[in-house]
Amino acid sequence: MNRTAPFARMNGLGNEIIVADMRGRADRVTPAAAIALNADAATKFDQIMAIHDPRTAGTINYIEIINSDGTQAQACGNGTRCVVQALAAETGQKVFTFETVAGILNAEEHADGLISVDMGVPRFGWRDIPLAEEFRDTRMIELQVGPIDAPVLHSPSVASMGNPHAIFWVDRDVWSYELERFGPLLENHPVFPERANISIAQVTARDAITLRTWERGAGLTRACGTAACAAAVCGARTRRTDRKVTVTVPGGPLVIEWRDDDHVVMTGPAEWEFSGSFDPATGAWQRDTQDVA
Ligand SMILES: N[C@@H](CCC[C@H](N)C(=O)O)C(=O)O
Repeated sequence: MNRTAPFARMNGLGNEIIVADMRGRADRVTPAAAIALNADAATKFDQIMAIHDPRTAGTINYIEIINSDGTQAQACGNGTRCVVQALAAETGQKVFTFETVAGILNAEEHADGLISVDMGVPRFGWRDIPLAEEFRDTRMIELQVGPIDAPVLHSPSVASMGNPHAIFWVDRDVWSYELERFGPLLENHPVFPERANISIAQVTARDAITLRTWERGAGLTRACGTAACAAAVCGARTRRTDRKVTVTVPGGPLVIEWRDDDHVVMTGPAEWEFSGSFDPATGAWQRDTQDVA
């Protein structure tokens, strides 16, 4: 086994992703390697998508998702599009079935380069999200939040897209809220025993939501695909929006459709930036020479 593994630095609407090729290897990307890569300005990232050999028949690869603080995530929409683009460029294949810790993901690269991922079925039960105590109606829960003064930031819709999300509906421009100040407080609120991704969402039309997200384990990001899916399903569930919406995040628009079969399909772009190789144990890395200008 080589000491180093290839990687591609990519982004999905500005969500910074490292796609690590761990196929044919027995080791994993360590939390220490993730933290070291994130500490370097050139490789700073929101998630690592580690592509492993398949574990289950009928899937192409097992994908492990690692946040920039070294913790594991169950789902990552923007990162999945990056994996699809990387593998489509390598193999010419257009349709993919992956396995993640949260289940099976089906994805497809379209002729125009956009990528759709079936993000699975949302869950709304308090144990599924999970919440620390019983809430019968998760379309809106009341939180005891001491240090946050804005009343709208006390009563989110909550959902699981494989990972936990809280969506705070606001009437004003999402940029007028200090997400960087209250995001970490809400991420770690005791009602979320596994922490949560925290988003503020403004509905601007029946088919349009503007969204900003403080990601669990990664902080402020320019895009969060699973948060866009969570906002779409919570918007439809609370009758704020239709079942197909454009969710505009700081990095650009994602189209989210909550289909009649209950699956949520996310469509958007992915972009390659540069390639290199890295040591999955330590995070020491170097850029591929053909990429160097
Ligand atoms: N950027 C992602 C979500 C990544 C996982 C999240 N931080 C978590 O820990 O749940 C996306 O595009 O969905």
